[in-house]
Amino acid sequence: MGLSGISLLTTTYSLILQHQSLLLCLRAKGFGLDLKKDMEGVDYLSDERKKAQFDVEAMKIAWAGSLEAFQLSDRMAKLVANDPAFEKFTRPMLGRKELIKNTLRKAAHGWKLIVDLRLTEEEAKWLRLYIDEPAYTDLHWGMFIPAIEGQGTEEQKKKWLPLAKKMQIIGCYAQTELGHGSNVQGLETTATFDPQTDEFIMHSPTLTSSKWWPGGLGKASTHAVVYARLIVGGEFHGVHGFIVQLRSLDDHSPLPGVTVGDIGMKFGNGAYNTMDNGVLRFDHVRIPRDQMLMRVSQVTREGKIMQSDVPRQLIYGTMVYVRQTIVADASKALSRAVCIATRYSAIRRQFGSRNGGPETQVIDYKTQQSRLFPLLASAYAFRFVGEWLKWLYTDVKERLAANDFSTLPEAHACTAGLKSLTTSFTADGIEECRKLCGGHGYLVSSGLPELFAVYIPACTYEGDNVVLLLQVARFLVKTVSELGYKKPVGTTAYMGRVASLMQNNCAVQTAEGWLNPGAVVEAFESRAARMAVRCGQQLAKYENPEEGFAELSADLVEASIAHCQLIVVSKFIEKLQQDIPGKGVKQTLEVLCYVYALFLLHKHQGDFLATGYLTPKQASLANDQLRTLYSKVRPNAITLVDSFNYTDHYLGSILGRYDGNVYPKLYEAAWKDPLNDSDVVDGFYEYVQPILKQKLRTAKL
Ligand SMILES: CCCCCCCCCC/C=C\CCCCCCCC(=O)SCCNC(=O)CCNC(=O)[C@H](O)C(C)(C)COP(=O)(O)OP(=O)(O)OC[C@H]1O[C@@H](n2cnc3c(N)ncnc32)[C@H](O)[C@@H]1OP(=O)(O)O
Ligand SMILES: Cc1cc2nc3c(=O)[nH]c(=O)nc-3n(C[C@H](O)[C@H](O)[C@H](O)COP(=O)(O)OP(=O)(O)OC[C@H]3O[C@@H](n4cnc5c(N)ncnc54)[C@H](O)[C@@H]3O)c2cc1C
Repeated sequence: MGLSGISLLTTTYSLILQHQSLLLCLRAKGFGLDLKKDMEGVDYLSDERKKAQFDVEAMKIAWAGSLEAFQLSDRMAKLVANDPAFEKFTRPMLGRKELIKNTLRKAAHGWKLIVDLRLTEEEAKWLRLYIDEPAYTDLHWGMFIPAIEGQGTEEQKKKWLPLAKKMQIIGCYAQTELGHGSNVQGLETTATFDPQTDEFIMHSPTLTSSKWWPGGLGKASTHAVVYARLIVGGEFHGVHGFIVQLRSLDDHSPLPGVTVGDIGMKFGNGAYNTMDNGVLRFDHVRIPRDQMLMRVSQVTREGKIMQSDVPRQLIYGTMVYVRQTIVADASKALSRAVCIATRYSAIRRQFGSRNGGPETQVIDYKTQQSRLFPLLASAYAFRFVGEWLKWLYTDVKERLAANDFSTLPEAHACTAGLKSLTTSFTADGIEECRKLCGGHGYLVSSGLPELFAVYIPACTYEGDNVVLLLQVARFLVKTVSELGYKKPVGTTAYMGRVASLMQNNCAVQTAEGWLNPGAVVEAFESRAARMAVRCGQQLAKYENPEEGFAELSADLVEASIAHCQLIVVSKFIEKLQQDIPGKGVKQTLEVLCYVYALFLLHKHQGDFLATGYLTPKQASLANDQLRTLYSKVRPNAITLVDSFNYTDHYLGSILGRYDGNVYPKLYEAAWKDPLNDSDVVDGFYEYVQPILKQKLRTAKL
């Protein structure tokens, strides 16, 4: 290495010393230099932690939901973090075969722990979350079992659930096909009843009818709940779910008539490639009649279709359940990215040094705060709306069990809308966190690229986000059209006050005036109601409602977003009306709640102004208040992310380390890259040296 290289290194290290004064002796492998090494065990963020204005341990409980939930999650997080079998740092460098084998190994080790330690289903769920590697088990526990629970008869549940819960069979959820995903009624796979043999014949009549995407199908599953067109007596009777065995329980080979495999590599290194998303075709595969999930409709031995009194939509019930869990997962993924970006923003310094003093922590730049703190506030907002949605789902489930189906449409609209809203925001938020970390955010060791790659399909799976918002729009349009004779309830109750929401305008006169939950909720209600009513008025101009709906669909999507944002804001405010123990906890959450609401108001001020609810002056006052709120968040930022209680293992990020010891660890990690195993790169003699040694024929070059 030349002198200029050495002086560059020396300059870099003096900068490091400037930032983290406790570095002692770092050995720069490959450069023959003895540099300073960092002191392990030092908390570089301790000054930040001293600034907290609230009780962090109490905030951890508020985030977890209860002391018991906190203890359970903490126990599982540590169990995984302390077990070397769950190491994951090499994941992005593994080839596909190694990756899948590694995932199978981790899943097997996880299952062994679940059995040996007799973990409850709740503990097992947290264990899988902290193992932090998408695997066939997600679909087995998350969709296959719920599909049987929701759509199976008592007899079917008795037969299949014990096998599935002991993992004596492995299942997946095979709905999507090569040609159709969103349009479930357009699926082409057929299940034709054969009265001669009392069987269904599962068949894939076209290429586009091949099942395509189901997770766990490619290599792991022995069974699937397959969605197919029910054909009895030559007639089509809608799409239904069927339990179909795909592979031998002895040697795992595909059963006769079954063609099954993996669909290939997906976005990113490591990331979702640990999952075996699969392709499946049937060539007249026969299954017994009692393997059709028959809670909604039954096919009798004689080939008669019997409808039970549960609505047909219950066939979509598994999707309602999973969408609800996806909202809860959004807060986890966003909080994880925010934790990394916040800790790193407190460590990173740029500019502002005077007389050789320390430079400014980038977290102190207002621009950084205005990008980061709304994400932090959103993580909390999604956590609380997720908690509420879980309650809503549990309530619907209990009602369904008692044959009360009245709240199913609202549950569908809420789960679809909030799934869409939270996943789109989280996907964008993770990418924003990467940018907030500057260049280092682009390194795999920041944890952000893999988190992003794993997370973004959430905008597509379990319902494309636009398609789902259009479902919310249908629900809103219906609610508006029924206003004259039907009192709206639940999350649309505000529509019952539509006359005043259309007439009254915002009364806020000062920036402080925005620190009022009533003013905030009314602003979001008025905007949502006005946008929905406006869409209703526009739709009324069309003779054909479906044509009008299609024409106005972009506006309808915006009205749905306004409605869903209102739900998140009001559920955050409702949460703050509860008793939340701990010094300063409630006050800090109040600040976050206002940040969330006023950030949305600022971002979507076009809606608030165009609907005539706000004046430009009032919108500007909201923005003034937002700036003040950022200053209130600043001293609590690090402890607010500590309150997520994430282990360094789960975060999987050098930039987000709890101790903030970023630079030495980044440096160390670089030397662990296989490329640095040798000084001279493999391929040098074949491809580089001949160029260096070439005798140029054209003198001009
Ligand atoms: C660094 C490393 C990090 C590692 C992190 C690891 C963490 C792991 C993360 C990931 C791990 C696990 C998660 C992975 C899970 C992935 C699972 C993905 C699974 C899937 O994708 S399964 C396939 C899902 N498919 C869909 O969602 C299809 C979307 N389409 C539909 O839902 C519907 O078909 C439709 C769009 C609603 C159809 O519309 P259409 O109008 O055609 O509908 P119908 O005529 O059939 O019915 C209309 C009628 O029904 C009502 N309705 C519709 N859906 C529902 C419902 N779900 N529930 C109740 N009611 C419903 C609708 O309102 C109409 O009612 P109405 O007639 O108006 O009264
Ligand atoms: C990682 C991953 C895992 C998955 N796991 C599973 C699984 O386990 N099991 C399973 O069955 N499936 C699974 N899927 C499939 C997934 O559910 C579908 O991809 C999803 O429902 C979207 O359907 P699609 O692919 O048909 O999109 P399309 O509907 O083809 O969407 C393409 C575009 O068209 C637009 N569009 C479609 N319809 C309309 C409309 N009516 N109005 C306006 N715009 C429209 C969409 O907004 C989108 O922009 C998975 C997918 C992924 C990516």
